[in-house]
Amino acid sequence: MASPVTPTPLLKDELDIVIPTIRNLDFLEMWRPFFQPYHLIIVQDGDPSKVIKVPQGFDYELYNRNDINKILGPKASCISFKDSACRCFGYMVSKKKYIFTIDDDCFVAKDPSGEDINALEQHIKNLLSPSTPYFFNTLYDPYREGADFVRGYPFSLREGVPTAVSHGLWLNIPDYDAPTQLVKPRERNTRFVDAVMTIPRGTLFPMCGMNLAFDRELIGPAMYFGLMGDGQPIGRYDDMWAGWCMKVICDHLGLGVKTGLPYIWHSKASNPFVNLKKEYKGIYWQEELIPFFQTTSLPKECTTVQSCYKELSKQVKAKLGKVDDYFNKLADAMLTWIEAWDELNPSTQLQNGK
Ligand SMILES: O=c1ccn([C@@H]2O[C@H](COP(=O)(O)OP(=O)(O)O[C@H]3O[C@@H](CO)[C@H](O)[C@H]3O)[C@@H](O)[C@H]2O)c(=O)[nH]1
Ligand SMILES: [Mn+2]
Repeated sequence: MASPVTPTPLLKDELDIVIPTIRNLDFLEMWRPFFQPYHLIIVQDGDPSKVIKVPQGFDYELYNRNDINKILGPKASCISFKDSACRCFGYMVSKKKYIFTIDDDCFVAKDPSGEDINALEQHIKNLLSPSTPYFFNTLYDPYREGADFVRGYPFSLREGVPTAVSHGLWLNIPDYDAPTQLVKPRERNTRFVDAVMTIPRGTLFPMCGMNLAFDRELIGPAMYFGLMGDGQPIGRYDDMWAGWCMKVICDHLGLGVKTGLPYIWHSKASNPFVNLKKEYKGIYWQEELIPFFQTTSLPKECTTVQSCYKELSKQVKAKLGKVDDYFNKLADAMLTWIEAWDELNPSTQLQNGK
């Protein structure tokens, strides 16, 4: 009797898993059944002389700060140090069409039936099916098994648009800001919501980087996680900045962003007092940043992600430079990022992100 053929994991040779880390990577043991077939890109932050142990049997490349400096030279200045923002270096050096990024304190969660959740498989499903940013489907993801477009949904919009980003969520430790963490230290997220939905066009959202996947060919150059951590006045806004820039560009290029399933189990609450020191400026700056992104418009001549991003950098400098000089530095770093991206990925000057 022939042994059952194990199905080839979806996108096995078209997806890299990017992990920012300052710790050992024992968490991979729990993910082994789901991650082992895929190539890992490990971005080691902090002291490059520290040896990061990677469990046996994983196919990976590891970059520390010395490697980043060697590969990018002076352009390495755009990659953050001592902040999880460093993960975006992994997006730049990858050669694959898709990226999944996960933190090293995120584990396999269980769904209400007690089954282990293959977060990577769900992200791939999200990315391979269209998004519906132009008209909200009240039964959520219409492309999902057992669902569809509801009555009154325009047939002219049912083809949907290509999905650029899949934003997953977290059981146990929720991704709260420091003030919320301080007032609710024991709060845990126990609510499993069985839904995936497209974030409507024109709507921003707080993108969390700990359980995130995206189509690198559609939107990769916009996934810059900014200047955070060492030497910078702000931290823990890396993923937020990337999410706002990305969403404005996705809306402009007609690409979709989804949020919801899959869940991971977030195990470690980072120190709220340390977090408060990192993020406090962001808490009041964002009251000006959000209106900036909500009112930003990109000219129709911007038909590639790179050209959109360069235009965005110009507007950041013109309109946010007066909020704080940091945004002048960030605008320059956005340009350096694109130059570095194009140097490492010469063939990705795509039209309309496609
Ligand atoms: O200096 C650092 C600190 C951490 N890392 C790696 O980044 C991720 C996240 O670290 P951690 O789980 O300790 O922090 P959280 O507060 O839970 O992270 C969430 O907050 C967001 C703000 O950055 C972030 O997007 C979320 O991930 C781990 O893999 C650490 O090893 C690092 O590289 N450098
Ligand atoms: Mn964490």
